[in-house]
Amino acid sequence: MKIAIAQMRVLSANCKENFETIKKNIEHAREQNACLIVFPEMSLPGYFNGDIWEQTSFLKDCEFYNKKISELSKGIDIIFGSIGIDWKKKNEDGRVRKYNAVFHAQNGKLKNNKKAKYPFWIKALMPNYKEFDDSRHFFDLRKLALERDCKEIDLYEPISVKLENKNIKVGVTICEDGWSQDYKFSPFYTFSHYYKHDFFVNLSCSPFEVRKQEKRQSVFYNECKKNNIPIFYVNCVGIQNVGKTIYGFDGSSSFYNPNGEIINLCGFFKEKLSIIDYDYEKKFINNNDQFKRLNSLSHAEEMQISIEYIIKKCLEEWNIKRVVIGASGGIDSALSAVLFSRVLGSENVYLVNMPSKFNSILTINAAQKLAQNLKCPFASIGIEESINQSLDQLQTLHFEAANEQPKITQLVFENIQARDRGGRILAAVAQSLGAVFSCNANKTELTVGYSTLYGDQAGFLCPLADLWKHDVYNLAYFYNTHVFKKEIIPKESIDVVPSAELSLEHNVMENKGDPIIYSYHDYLFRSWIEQWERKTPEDCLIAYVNGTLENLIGCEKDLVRKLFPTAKDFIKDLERWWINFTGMGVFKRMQAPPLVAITSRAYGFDMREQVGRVYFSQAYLALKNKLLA
Ligand SMILES: Nc1ncnc2c1ncn2[C@@H]1O[C@H](COP(=O)(O)OP(=O)(O)OC[C@H]2O[C@@H]([n+]3cccc(C(=O)O)c3)[C@H](O)[C@@H]2O)[C@@H](O)[C@H]1O
Ligand SMILES: Nc1ncnc2c1ncn2[C@@H]1O[C@H](COP(=O)(O)OP(=O)(O)OP(=O)(O)O)[C@@H](O)[C@H]1O
Ligand SMILES: NC(=O)CC[C@H](N)C(=O)O
Repeated sequence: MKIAIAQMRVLSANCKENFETIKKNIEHAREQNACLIVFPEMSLPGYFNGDIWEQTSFLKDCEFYNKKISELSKGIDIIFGSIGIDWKKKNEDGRVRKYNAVFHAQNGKLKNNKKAKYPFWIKALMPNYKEFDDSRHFFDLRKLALERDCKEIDLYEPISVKLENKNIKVGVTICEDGWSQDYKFSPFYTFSHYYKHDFFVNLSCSPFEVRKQEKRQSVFYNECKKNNIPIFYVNCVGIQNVGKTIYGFDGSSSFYNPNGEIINLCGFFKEKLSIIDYDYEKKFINNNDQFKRLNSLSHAEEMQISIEYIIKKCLEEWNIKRVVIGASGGIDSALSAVLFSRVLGSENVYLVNMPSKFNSILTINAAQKLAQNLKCPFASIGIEESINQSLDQLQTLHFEAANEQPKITQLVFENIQARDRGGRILAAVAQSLGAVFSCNANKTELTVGYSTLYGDQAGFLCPLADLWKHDVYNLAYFYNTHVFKKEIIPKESIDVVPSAELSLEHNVMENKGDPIIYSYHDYLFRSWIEQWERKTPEDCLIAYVNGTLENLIGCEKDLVRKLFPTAKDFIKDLERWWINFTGMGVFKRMQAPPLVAITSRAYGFDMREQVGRVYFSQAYLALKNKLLA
């Protein structure tokens, strides 16, 4: 039995182009005598479509193309993910009833799911954590069972695919249906124990995150083993965004065999149509040596492949062909220049160094060396004159009918420099070149708002926003040693103390740099964000008292006592950054550019935040008072 697995690139809210991709895949599968082709979840309409799901005209387009796909099913059965609409019923928001659904087309028509009395199969479990928002838009199988006063299984039957006069029974699940550990209802368990199936499909639209593939494999392998059923897991590739947060979809479509084999069918971040010769009696793929097991990738490799892929697709979809980067000689802008050069070609990445009297010759030279190594166009524009002019104007500024003169403190002057570079120079250079400019903020800086609003925090995209500072270093090292195999990112940028170079307090020649101690704060901040049970100052202070903080946050042993001789020092630092993180940090993140997401918790829509809510719990305050007394 030849089965085609279509790991296609799905565009969000673009039925027409997705239909064309689906059509091409069907034609190729038919040419290769496949009797069945399986597409990913929501392969026609896209998945992260925001509130476009509320537009009737879009829904009508989906129905139109669902029908057009069904017409392509002469001689080949098609299983595809799309939106199922019941115009006579309502969702709980009062809008028209929509299901995240799977369609089966045979002999030119959509087949009926006789149990549900719909021409589609319905997703049972709705992910509503992190970036997902399924029940905002879709009615699910569990709700439908409640409405019809029956059980979920009463609304389900296997799909029947005809093969040489035999009916092959295909089980249907949709993405989250496989991730049922924390739900009361397990679609795989219930469906496979009630009906005899030849195999299951899981149609997914599952975003990438570092180490996600390991999680997926353990989830689907467990379902396959526990219920003794082979599973074809079919995921899409491409990018889709939930507003500010941009996700990559890595595909990694695989076959799970109850004997314990996991066979990668279509690769990692690759568009691919694979034709499988499946022996449904032996529950096995013949000649599977053409499908290689995915070698397990290192953390840095996963980051490199995913970030480059996401940036590439963003630039393609947004029709951006040139990027301008403020090259400071520091590590963040250097890594950013490498990423954009790899994607766009270095001749399209313009590096601009903008020195003031606070910039060292070391970093100025490093910026130039980076441009030479990468072969990027390079220019230098000094900002000394313009910032001094701003300073003069502000120092002599007089507001009529006001008693107070503005105070131009060191902090104000630091921000004037950053805004001069970003808002005045980079924005204009970018526009004059028909380009955009990048924001090189990393996750550590974004966490505590260590960047200037409308200055270095401006730009069209934050490619490094989901990388802690230590990830930035690791990835830079990985590029030099494993990708380029020579020093492209200058050693000086790696070795120099990370510094804003906006005042004498940031003099790198005297080893003065950022107030953030990355070897500690990276891990402290990460515990506030990425741990599933998110940590707060209360957890951190308790762990500090117990001597287990390094363990809790995962930083180097004995670091805390070395950095903070007394409890007072520790608390002062903890509160400083917590206030920044939950105060100004949020306000700045709201205004930061869209970002590339690659971890289990990225800023933007994945982590929903409120402006103006700095809070310390009662238990924290009580423990703090006890320690300081
Ligand atoms: N709720 C609110 N609604 C509207 N506006 C609000 C606001 N809260 C603050 N603001 C405004 O925002 C201003 C403060 O934000 P902002 O201007 O960004 O300045 P601010 O956060 O005070 O300072 C930026 C910090 O980042 C550092 N930095 C800057 C640039 C580059 C680097 C680097 O690592 O290379 C580091 C710099 O040394 C400084 O310590 C306030 O003065 C106020 O005008
Ligand atoms: N002298 C400069 N010339 C050009 N761009 C600059 C300069 N100083 C700062 N920038 C821009 O502002 C951004 C923020 O500066 P920041 O110091 O955080 O980053 P970095 O210099 O790349 O790395 P590091 O933080 O390790 O020093 C830089 O990435 C760069 O785009
Ligand atoms: N589309 C979905 O249902 C995605 C949810 C799922 N847990 C995943 O990330 O793979």
